[in-house]
Amino acid sequence: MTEATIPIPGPMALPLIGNLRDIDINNSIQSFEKLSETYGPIFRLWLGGSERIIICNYQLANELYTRSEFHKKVTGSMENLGKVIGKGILTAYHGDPSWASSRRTLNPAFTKGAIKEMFPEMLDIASQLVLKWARFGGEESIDAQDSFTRLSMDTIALCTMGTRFNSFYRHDQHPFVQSFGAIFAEVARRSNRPEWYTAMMREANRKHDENVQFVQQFCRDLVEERRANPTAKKDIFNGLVDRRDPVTGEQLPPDVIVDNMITFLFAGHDTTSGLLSFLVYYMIKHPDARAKLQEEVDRVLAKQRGITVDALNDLAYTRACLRETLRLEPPSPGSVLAPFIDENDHVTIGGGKYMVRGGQPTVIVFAKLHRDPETFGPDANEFKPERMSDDKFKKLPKHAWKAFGHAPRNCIGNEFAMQQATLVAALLFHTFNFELVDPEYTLQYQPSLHRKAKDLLIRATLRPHVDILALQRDLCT
Ligand code: HEM
Repeated sequence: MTEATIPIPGPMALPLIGNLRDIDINNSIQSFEKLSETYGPIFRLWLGGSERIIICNYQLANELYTRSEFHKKVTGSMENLGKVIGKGILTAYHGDPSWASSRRTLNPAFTKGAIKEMFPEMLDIASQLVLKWARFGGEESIDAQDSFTRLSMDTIALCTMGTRFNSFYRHDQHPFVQSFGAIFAEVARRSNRPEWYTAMMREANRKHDENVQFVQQFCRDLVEERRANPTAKKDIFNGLVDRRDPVTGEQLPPDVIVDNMITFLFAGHDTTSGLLSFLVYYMIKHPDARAKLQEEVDRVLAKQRGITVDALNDLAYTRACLRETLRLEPPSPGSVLAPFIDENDHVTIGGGKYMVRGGQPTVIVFAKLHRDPETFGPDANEFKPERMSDDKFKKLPKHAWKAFGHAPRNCIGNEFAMQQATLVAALLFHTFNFELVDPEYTLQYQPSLHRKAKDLLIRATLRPHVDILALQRDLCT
């Protein structure tokens, strides 16, 4: 430490286990949020064998996002993920030329124009959910997070893998989905415990390897099938299989294709399903906002004679509600950055107050960044979609809202997620009124690498203007 800096506060770390006892290993981000109440906007924790700095306000986050030494650091849960999907773009190390080539190759498949082409597939899966809930009737208790997970899994699988899991037609899960879920639950568990502890868990490790092999082989078979039966579809799967890097002229290698198929499912399904679950929750808790959203959706759908891809552009208030939900409940919980300088060197942050060593991970907690009263005002904790209108959203201070991450490692699926979420929100709020099964329920979170609602049980009642047979006809033609 140099003389000018001051120590970064934090709970005392114990030998071998560091700060393992200070956090819930199933929900570390929430633990970070709680610890910031004691230690303030910056504190340090020893986890998984290294010291991490946790950042919880706008001022410090903005500094890190702006400084040229700081880049995405793949460590902790991301590094463990990388052991499964290491050739996918999410877990690529900073400076990896394979990441740059993959992004150049894949970016065109994720533009707004390209995503519009996948509207029919998105509508197909969304209709399955809407019709299922319509047939249930208003008495059924629905686990919102579970339903939206089925929806987002099936949508991404159809658009990026060309396959159907048919999750709305089965009680259990497709074998791929079962293995997939088990892999990422194990990755989450491994992320905050020391490697020696994981190494001792032989049976869990054997099962994990078996699941990884199964999931990879499943994807390889799909690629072979698409290559044997090419289609002119403008979906992301064809982007993966066919597109060439505009600089090198090369197609993506087979293992890069497979790891990105798994990556898209991992990065896209819990995030989108989290967003939709949280949206429904906030709409139930805020009847004024819900009434405005329903008025907008009813008006636009009446004008466009149903749901079309162009109708989505006119849903400005719905978009604002989605952005405000992402502000308060960011499904992807944070950025991990580090100064890419010599490991024996250091930089200072916070006006020279705090020292960060070369390579030291700093975790920016979105849920705290997004609720900083300095940027969002004294009502930062309140749900107010008006502050996220198209106009106001553009004028937000730079780096104040990072729900889709930070360029160049920002979310490639941003347009995909927003188109899907807007479509689903429009269909749901046009068709149903929602209520909580337990009116006293307040948000709880599932143990997961992403932020997901726990025990969010809802009832969906058809709105008075909806006739179920007409709905069926409209959605199925
Ligand atoms: C509401 C939904 C979503 C949210 C909130 C979200 C959020 C994010 C965030 C914050 C990052 C940066 C992660 C980091 O810094 O390490 C990211 C990266 C990524 N996301 Fe998303 N995401 C969503 C949906 C999707 C979807 C639908 C897909 C794919 C179909 C997707 C694919 C990816 C990929 C591949 C990356 C890594 C990009 C790179 O490093 O080059 N995401 N996402």
